[in-house]
Amino acid sequence: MITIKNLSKRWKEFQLKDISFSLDKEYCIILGPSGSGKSVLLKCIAGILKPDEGNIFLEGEEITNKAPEDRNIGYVPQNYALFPHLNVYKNIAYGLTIKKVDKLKIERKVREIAEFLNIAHLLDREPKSLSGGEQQRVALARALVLEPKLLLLDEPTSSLDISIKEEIIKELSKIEIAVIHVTHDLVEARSLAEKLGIFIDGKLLEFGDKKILDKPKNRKVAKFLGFNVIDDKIVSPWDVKVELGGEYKVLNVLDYGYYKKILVDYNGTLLKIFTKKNISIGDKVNVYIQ
Ligand SMILES: Nc1ncnc2c1ncn2[C@@H]1O[C@H](COP(=O)(O)OP(=O)(O)OP(=O)(O)O)[C@@H](O)[C@H]1O
Repeated sequence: MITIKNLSKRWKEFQLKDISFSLDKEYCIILGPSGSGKSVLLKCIAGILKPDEGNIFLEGEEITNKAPEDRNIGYVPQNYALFPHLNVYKNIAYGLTIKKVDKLKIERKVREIAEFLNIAHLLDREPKSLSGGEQQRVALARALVLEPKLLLLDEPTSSLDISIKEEIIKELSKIEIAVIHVTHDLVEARSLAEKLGIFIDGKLLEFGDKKILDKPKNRKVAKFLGFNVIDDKIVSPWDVKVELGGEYKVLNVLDYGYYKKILVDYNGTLLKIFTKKNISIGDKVNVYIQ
């Protein structure tokens, strides 16, 4: 189990504020907009940044001041950080070699993890000859081969195209240790999260299961997730009914195939509505907030 207690990190322009949460052997997604402090949080947990306040415990042991390599935590940064001069095998084996693990054991473990992540055919290749998705798997293998108690993933699919992204998400869902995965991708959050935290302006505003995505309580979280906040009430875009022939003007329409997202000027507030009706930009509509 990982427990984060009152963690804070301050610079002049940004603060990570009093973060507390715990996690069992679960897949935790931390979702938040760009610049909200998600990477700073991971770096504090990995030991790359020193928090100003707070404590981090892993399986009951305090690790707040331990060196990154002594934490038993796997960390995959945003840019993967593969060693360019080492082939894939040596990249994956690196941590075990440093720990002076027996050569035969290293070989067995590297092959095992490479098979698990479908990269066994790439072991002789140089990182620069790999696609983004392949590099991502190598970075994951390099972290997982050390059998960490916790895996930290910083936006692991952000530079991948949709089909590769789906494959990586499938691989990630097979991992059976505690994972903290930060992202700003809602689809990824829905597919993977057993626990979910929403991070905005350096604060963990909501933490729980993924029901948060459908029923946020905090108004800032609701706005970030695309809900309407009308007179302090949080309203899903599905819960606003719309009819042609009213006083409110349709400012924009996004066609998602089986439904449309329309934006309506509702007395100066931009109202988001999901509808299957045939509505176009410039139409005048009536709205019914449920
Ligand atoms: N070493 C540092 N010194 C000063 N400010 C920093 C430092 N590292 C990060 N920050 C600031 O902390 C804030 C949060 O950065 P962070 O990288 O954690 O955001 P993020 O939520 O991961 O964003 P993204 O999704 O774009 O990666 C930013 O304003 C950043 O400039």
